[in-house]
Amino acid sequence: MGRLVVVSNRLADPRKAAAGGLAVALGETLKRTGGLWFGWSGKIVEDGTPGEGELHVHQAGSVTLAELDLSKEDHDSYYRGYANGVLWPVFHYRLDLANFESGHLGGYRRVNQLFARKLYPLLKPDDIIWIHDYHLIPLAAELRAMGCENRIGFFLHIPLPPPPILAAIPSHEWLIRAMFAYDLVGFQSHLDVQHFAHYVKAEATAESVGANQFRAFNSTVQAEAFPIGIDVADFQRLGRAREARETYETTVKEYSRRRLLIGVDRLDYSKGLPQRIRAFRELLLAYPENRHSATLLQVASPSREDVDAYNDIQHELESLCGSINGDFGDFDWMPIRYIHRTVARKRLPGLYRACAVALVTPLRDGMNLVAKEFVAAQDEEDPGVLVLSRFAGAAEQMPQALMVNPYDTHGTAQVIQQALQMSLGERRERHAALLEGIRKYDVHWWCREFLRTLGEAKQPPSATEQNAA
Ligand SMILES: O=P(O)(O)OC[C@H]1O[C@H](O[C@H]2O[C@H](CO)[C@@H](O)[C@H](O)[C@H]2O)[C@H](O)[C@@H](O)[C@@H]1O
Ligand SMILES: O=c1ccn([C@@H]2O[C@H](COP(=O)(O)OP(=O)(O)O)[C@@H](O)[C@H]2O)c(=O)[nH]1
Repeated sequence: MGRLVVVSNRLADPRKAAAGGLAVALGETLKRTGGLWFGWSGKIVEDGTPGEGELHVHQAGSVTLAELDLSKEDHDSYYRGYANGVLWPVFHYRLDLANFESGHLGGYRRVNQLFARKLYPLLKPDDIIWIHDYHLIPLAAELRAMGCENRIGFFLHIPLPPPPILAAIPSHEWLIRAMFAYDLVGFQSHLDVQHFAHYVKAEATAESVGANQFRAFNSTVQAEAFPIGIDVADFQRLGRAREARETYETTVKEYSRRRLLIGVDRLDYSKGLPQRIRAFRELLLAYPENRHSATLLQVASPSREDVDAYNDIQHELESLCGSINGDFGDFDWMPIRYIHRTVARKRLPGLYRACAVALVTPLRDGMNLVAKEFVAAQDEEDPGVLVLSRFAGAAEQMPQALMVNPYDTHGTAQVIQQALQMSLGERRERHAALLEGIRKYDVHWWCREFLRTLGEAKQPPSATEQNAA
């Protein structure tokens, strides 16, 4: 197999810990295979020229990092405006939060063209290119237009909504047409693949030309589900290290008289945080035996703070937590510990292990790696219980979790109560099945399966085929 070239908006030095599922998963993949990781450097040049950016190439162990600076204007329209102001809300089924009027599509296209221009000269003929996520959907089409004939795969880390929602995006035909420049398009769940199939048949009059293969715009693309996993062994190793053990011990000591529940999320409206907090309040109302005992530790890691909807959710959450602590809290017990910052990854296994229940209750989520990390961190002899939203991609793979509909406040409170009361035997049984699943379908399986399928996918379209399209 040729060299692996990974392209994503967010990249991180794979030798260091990163927050955010994509950076964590790709760092772990590339550390193993070596190769080139190309993406945004994280630097915004205040007075930079739109469509231009300096590229910094350096070695990080076995991985070459190629990091591109972006001008403020480009970053504003590509990342904040279009990727996170239009695509993120719509792909998470939130048309109400999408800002279609913003006119940021031009910046999105410009940055994708810039990525293609800077990446193309670094490519070798037998490189396998793997492009990630909604920021970079048109990148393969831009590379093909420059003559790139390498195999190119794309993986969408977020959900793909049903066709009527997708079709609300003014440029939806252009976006989906761009997906036909890939040889393989990967999704987190079978539901997402179904949505893709329905969309391309209805809106692009694509023909099915094989199992999960679609032909339109003079090109053929294969679409499959590759649910992303975690590196279970590595996460468990992290759990045995000093920082995690210290975190576990101090948490258990500090809360020795409490039953701990935990939530760890980026502060994002897709994560269902206000709904979760309301369900916790309902638990205290409907099952008063939990007062003075149940404590929810909610980590809300700051995210995309320059996008309006993210400020709104922060204020809503702060006011909800404050009112519950005010209404129910006492001198010796506060129901919610709200932590508005990123907790270092090395401390998370200890925190997860100290908790009886994890609340992973997004309104919509591509996968949710926290659900898998919580399971990996548990003591197999006395494991905690995972409460999981049916709307997380992880739900397809983790049926032994206690499933909830996060919109149903009372129903969620009932399930949390069930989790708090579950017998040791049932906890062990559910946990063992969950652990087996996340071990089998770990991040290495995800990477292997995607790259194997990409290697076997149809040959890339020739320049003539592309020009004819
Ligand atoms: O890069 P940011 O804007 O700071 O956001 C962090 C990442 O959030 C999203 O993560 C998704 O990927 C996870 C791994 O596949 C998945 O478990 C989760 O459900 C998704 O939300 C986003 O898709 C990434 O591009 C961001 O880097
Ligand atoms: O304070 C925090 C919050 C999150 N994370 C990590 O960020 C990732 C979040 O990934 P997930 O798939 O759950 O959601 P995303 O943020 O990518 O939407 C997980 O690996 C978490 O352990 C972290 O290290 N510290």
